[in-house]
Amino acid sequence: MKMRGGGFFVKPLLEVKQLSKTYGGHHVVQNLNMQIYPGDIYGFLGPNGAGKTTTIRMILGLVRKSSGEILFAGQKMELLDDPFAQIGCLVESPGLYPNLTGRQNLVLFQKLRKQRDPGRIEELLEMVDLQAAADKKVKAYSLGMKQRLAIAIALLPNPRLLVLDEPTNGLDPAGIREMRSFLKKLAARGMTILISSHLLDEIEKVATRLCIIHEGKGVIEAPLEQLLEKHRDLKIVSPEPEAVYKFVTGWLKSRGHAAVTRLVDGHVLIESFPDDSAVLNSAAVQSGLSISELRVQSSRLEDMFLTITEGGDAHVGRVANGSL
Ligand SMILES: Nc1ncnc2c1ncn2[C@@H]1O[C@H](COP(=O)(O)OP(=O)(O)OP(=O)(O)O)[C@@H](O)[C@H]1O
Repeated sequence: MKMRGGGFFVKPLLEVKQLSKTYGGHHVVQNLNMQIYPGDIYGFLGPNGAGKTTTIRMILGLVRKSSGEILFAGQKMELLDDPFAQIGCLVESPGLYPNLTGRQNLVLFQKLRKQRDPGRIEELLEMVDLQAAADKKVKAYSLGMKQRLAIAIALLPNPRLLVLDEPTNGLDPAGIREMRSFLKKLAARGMTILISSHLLDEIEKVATRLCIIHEGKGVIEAPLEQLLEKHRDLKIVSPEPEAVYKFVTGWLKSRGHAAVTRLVDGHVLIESFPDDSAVLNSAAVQSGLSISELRVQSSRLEDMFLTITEGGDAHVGRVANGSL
């Protein structure tokens, strides 16, 4: 549970506890924990083969878990009456009818759910930005449009959670941008979204919370803002870098910080800067130092992820201990 602004506790909409999957003695997912809160765009990140699809399939009940628990709104997933009414998903390439239009596809899938609600279809077409193309045959759609139509179909029963497994795979940069803005729009309307990807960059731009999985194990699970905050370096450019370096080291120490400060290419870099850069700036200027630029850089999250995806196991251990 976590505290929200007003001081009340919010329970996760989806909670994965110590989830494991073994195939023939091989641990594909091991003791994984995830907490997805209402309104989150939850980024589930990991390199190819890390265990993302297996985890998602276990969440959806498409693959039997070896052990652990999956709770949806506090209830065991296996006890839910109609999981696909609560959780919309796009897990494989969508099974659309290419010779029907987008609207006709939606009508058909609505009928399969024994429903008839033309208003809902219009609402969904608008939500996924397909109004203008609604009467075009699906075979003329771009991959991104097909993905969005498949998402509209998944949203037909008005689920509380939308699960997307690598939805941008195969999309061109414009398609990726469209998908991103579409996900933000959905989240703004109150949808909770779980999205998997092997690209940090893609997730970093939309996610509110992040889980990184590597070789089946959860390496990190936290709000994105908290991770970025933790990995924010401060770069200080000055005509007198040695003097600034000396000042900064003393200033950090006097304020009780153990941050690492380095002189790199003629500027000063403070790793995981733990304080207020404006306060540091004014203290330096008051000490008679000249500062020409102070810039916060949050590239270490990317460094960390790249190290993980490139197989830097030592680094993974460091992340797991929360000491990044
Ligand atoms: N049915 C299965 N039988 C045996 N091994 C499997 C099975 N399904 C998946 N695996 C193995 O589990 C590991 C994780 O696969 P998974 O597809 O979950 O990873 P992923 O993170 O989704 O990667 P990708 O993005 O490449 O799909 C891989 O080593 C894969 O070979």
